Amino acid sequence: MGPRKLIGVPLFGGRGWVGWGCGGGGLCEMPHRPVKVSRVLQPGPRQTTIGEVLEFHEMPHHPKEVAKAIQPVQTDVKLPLTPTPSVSRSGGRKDVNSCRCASRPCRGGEGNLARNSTALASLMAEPMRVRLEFEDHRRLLTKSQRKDGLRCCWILLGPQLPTVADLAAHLVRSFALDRSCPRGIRLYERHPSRICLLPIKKHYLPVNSRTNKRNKGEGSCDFQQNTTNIHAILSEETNLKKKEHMNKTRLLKAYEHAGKEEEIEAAAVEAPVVGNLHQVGKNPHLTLRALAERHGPLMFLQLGSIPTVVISSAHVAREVFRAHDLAFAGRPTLYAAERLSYGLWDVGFAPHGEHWRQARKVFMVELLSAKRVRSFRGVREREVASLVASIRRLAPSSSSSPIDLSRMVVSVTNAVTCRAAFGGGCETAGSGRACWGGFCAGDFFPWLRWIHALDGLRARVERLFGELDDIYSQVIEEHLRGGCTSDHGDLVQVLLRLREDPTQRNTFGSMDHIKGLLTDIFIAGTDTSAATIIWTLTELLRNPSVMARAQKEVRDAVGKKGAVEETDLHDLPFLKLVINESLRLHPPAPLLVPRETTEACAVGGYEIPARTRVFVNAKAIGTDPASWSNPQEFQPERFSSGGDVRWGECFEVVPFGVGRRSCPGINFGLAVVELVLANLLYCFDWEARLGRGVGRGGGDWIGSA
Ligand code: HEM
Repeated sequence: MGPRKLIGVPLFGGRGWVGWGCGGGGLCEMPHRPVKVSRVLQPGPRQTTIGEVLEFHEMPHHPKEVAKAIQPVQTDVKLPLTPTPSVSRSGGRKDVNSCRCASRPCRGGEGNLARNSTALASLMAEPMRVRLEFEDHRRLLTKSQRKDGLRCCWILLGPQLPTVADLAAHLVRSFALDRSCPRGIRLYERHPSRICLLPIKKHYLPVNSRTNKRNKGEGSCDFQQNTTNIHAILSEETNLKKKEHMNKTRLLKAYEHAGKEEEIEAAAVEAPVVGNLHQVGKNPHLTLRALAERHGPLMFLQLGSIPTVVISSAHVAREVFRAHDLAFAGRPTLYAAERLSYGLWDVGFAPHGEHWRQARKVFMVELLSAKRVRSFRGVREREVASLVASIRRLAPSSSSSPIDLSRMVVSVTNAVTCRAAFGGGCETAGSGRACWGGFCAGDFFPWLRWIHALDGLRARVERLFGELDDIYSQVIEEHLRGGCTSDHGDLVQVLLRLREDPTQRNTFGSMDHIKGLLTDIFIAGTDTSAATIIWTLTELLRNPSVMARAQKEVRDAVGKKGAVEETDLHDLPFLKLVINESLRLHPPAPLLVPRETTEACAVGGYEIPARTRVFVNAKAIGTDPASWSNPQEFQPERFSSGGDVRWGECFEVVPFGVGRRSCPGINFGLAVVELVLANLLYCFDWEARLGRGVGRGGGDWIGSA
């Protein structure tokens, strides 16, 4: 039989998904206070960090106090620095062994300067910034410095300060600390941290003559060096305030000064009431990525009435989810999600707590564990075979009329998930998905939810809810009647069994609890896998050489068997790289599923209050030039060196999310994706239809078998 032509229309026309209930916005006034975090960064257009942190501490007298002082920075705190020369008033050095400075008795008394024998020079091939925090400044700073409100500042390190001891000496001179700490100060090294900061130019300030004169008078500050001092900070503050006043921009604050909020970064204009919501546009993940390129990978936004944080780089994600996974494990209550999950009785949108824990455990054990996923092999192979058969049927060799491949792929992922979870197939209300994705006014103005009665959203959500409820009722009824066709016991059977268990009453006690969980199957498990398949095919069409290599691999491995079976997938390492690369470039949920902080925590020097909404921009992280070379290029080989990607733990590519709320369905989803793609590549040849772009703007596909 000659090659048969078939045409499919990419599902998303080249545009990524908006994600579940995601939204965006512009920058707004930052509602957070800086906290005690100090760090060293390399400057540069993208603010890469070197993970080195220095903290400027006063040194208490008593050993117990020392322990207390270092406790908050525990883990790998290395008490710094070996005995060192101290700094005399004039800046000269003499050796001492122990630091006693900066606490009360050291004022005019004992003190020393700790010295790090490790040269900073290697870290300072380029200038770096250090954030200094003046703790207990009553004892450390002079009266006038306190009055001026010095608490923290930035300092620029350069080759003129090759060691930590030199830095400490420099600080003593710059801030006239030799009066209060005649024997110097000690600097503490803190555990590595990755914190995003704004470009260095914002902090690199010329010293004005007034400042210069005043400090020269004190005979202690070296203004010829690239350092920022308190007076420079003050002048920056004044300049920025003027700037803010003039252009009416909202500014992010970078440091605290005398208890007032300071600003360092001009951002988008915020409108009354809506904040910056109107600036988000149709593709929030792209808008937010563009904003992050300008304003840094940790942004604070006001989206309607919701304070929001957006994380857009791997190093910020790492800091957030390594140190504060629990605090970021909440989910906001979104309008459509609340209704469709029967009042948040699901896993995906449930607030973090006991119900979520129990329900997720059942999901994992009964449906999504590696063993269970393997047991559904037959289901997958049957459904994929039927997909291939229907493509062949719909696209006879002579025909060039388009077929809706996207719909067929959604249908196959849906069928696999339903058979595994319910023991039978069922058609979902695909049209209703529009209510779930995207964002709606009620999610950003909770007091405005009534408006969805007028704009039609409530009706759409209710219609979808009704359709899903009918399916669930039918499935549950069948199971109660004992008419379930599943050979291995499905999720619904397990949930019904748990319903009878008095100890599980709170989690699975009512039908609504069970139906809420089933919603996750439709919402989380179907479209995501389908999107991955469609995007991968789209990228293969855009990159014919990659397509050729992937096809050769699969055809060589499978030979003349006629179809790819799951056992063949082990021999397709390149296909796996292709899928990884596709997930990097096109995460199906580009802003993941929104999170909400459950408690206040500090990230990157800022305090993030409880109940702040959090978006992790997976699209921005996956295309961040700081993590990826040629990030927009489709290069599957880039994944070949690091072994298998540990999804959920790798911060450079996060299509399945990160931390404790990351996707539990990775094995399940990827098993379908791999099998479908392998078969589509094995059974058909694909090429872009002439004259039509592929992906962007919606190109057609032509395949031949
Ligand atoms: C390629 C396929 C898939 C992708 C790309 C994907 C992606 C995601 C993402 C981004 C999240 C949010 C993670 C976060 O907030 O950090 C998520 C959560 C979730 N996914 Fe998936 N998913 C896929 C397949 C599946 C499948 C097949 C199932 C189940 C049948 C599933 C069930 C869930 C559930 C229940 C959650 C909520 C987890 C929680 O909040 O604790 N996913 N998924």
